[in-house]
Amino acid sequence: MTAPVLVPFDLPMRVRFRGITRRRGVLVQGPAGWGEWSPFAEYVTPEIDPWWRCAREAAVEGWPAAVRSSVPVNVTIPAVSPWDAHARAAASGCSTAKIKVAEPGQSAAEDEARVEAVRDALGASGRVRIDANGAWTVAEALRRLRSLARYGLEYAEQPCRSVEELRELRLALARAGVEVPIAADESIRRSGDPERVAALEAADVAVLKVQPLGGVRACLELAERLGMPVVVSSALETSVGIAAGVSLAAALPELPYACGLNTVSLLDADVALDPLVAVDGAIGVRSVEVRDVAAWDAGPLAADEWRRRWLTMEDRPW
Ligand SMILES: O=C(O)CCC(=O)c1ccccc1C(=O)O
Ligand SMILES: [Mg+2]
Repeated sequence: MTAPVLVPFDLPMRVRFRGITRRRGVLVQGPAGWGEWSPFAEYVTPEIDPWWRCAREAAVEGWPAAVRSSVPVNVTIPAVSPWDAHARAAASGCSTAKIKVAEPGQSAAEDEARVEAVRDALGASGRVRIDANGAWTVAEALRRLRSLARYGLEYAEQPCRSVEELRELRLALARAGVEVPIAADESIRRSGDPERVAALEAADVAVLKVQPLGGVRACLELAERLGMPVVVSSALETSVGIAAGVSLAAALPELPYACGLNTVSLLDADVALDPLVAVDGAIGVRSVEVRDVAAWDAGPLAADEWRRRWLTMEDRPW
């Protein structure tokens, strides 16, 4: 096969998320359709390599068989004001919300107010989870979760940075009688050894992201080896990248939690004619039709940059 054509996109975000205000990446077209390669700007090889394998899988191989036709998802609440958080949760149509906490420069009181607002919007039957992106020490996490537990947390995602800390926190929470399950995200996708989370019993739930973990099939195999409940989540992709996550969520034998795939609405524009966003709290398992390339192509300079980045990988299967 001839070398892949990388078509760059550069889309504004509606709201700042993990420090990002624009989402950049490339789409690549193959015999099975479009794939997305959008490793974050600060990532370098070999960390960007599995992201490429995921794009290639979408474009060249397509998806494995689905066992469900729709995937329940959470609304993702950025580190916004309590009023904004309330409005987003109430308008989402989702009964599960994931709230960003521990944002640099924000206080524990601001986190609490945001969690309280979302709990109020979803009511007692709603599910509320938080994501601290590894920001807390074990002692700090114990303190924060003890306090936040009053709002009823489905789980806390990556409260501390390392696998060892997650393990220590889980034991400390149990000793203290604080019933907040722990989910591992960065400890799965960035530690280089996702199975250590299971081996050390460092988490109750594994968050799987298809791009950093090398694609849908790689994630299905990883889920089996982990032997723990899985939540499929996005890396803030366009509808093309989200379709890969939806395919994983659709193919997993069990899907006990809502997935974090409802993030296209955080973008101000998309590459799809009919964006892959939730309706009534779920995303349908369907193909995505890409708009006319001229409507989103970021141009030849961006294409050159992505080409150079692509060439930094030693192994770039196609
Ligand atoms: O899980 C979600 O609801 C949305 C996805 C999300 O939070 C995310 C998106 C891009 C990069 C990192 C993360 C994260 O989970 O930390
Ligand atoms: Mg996370």
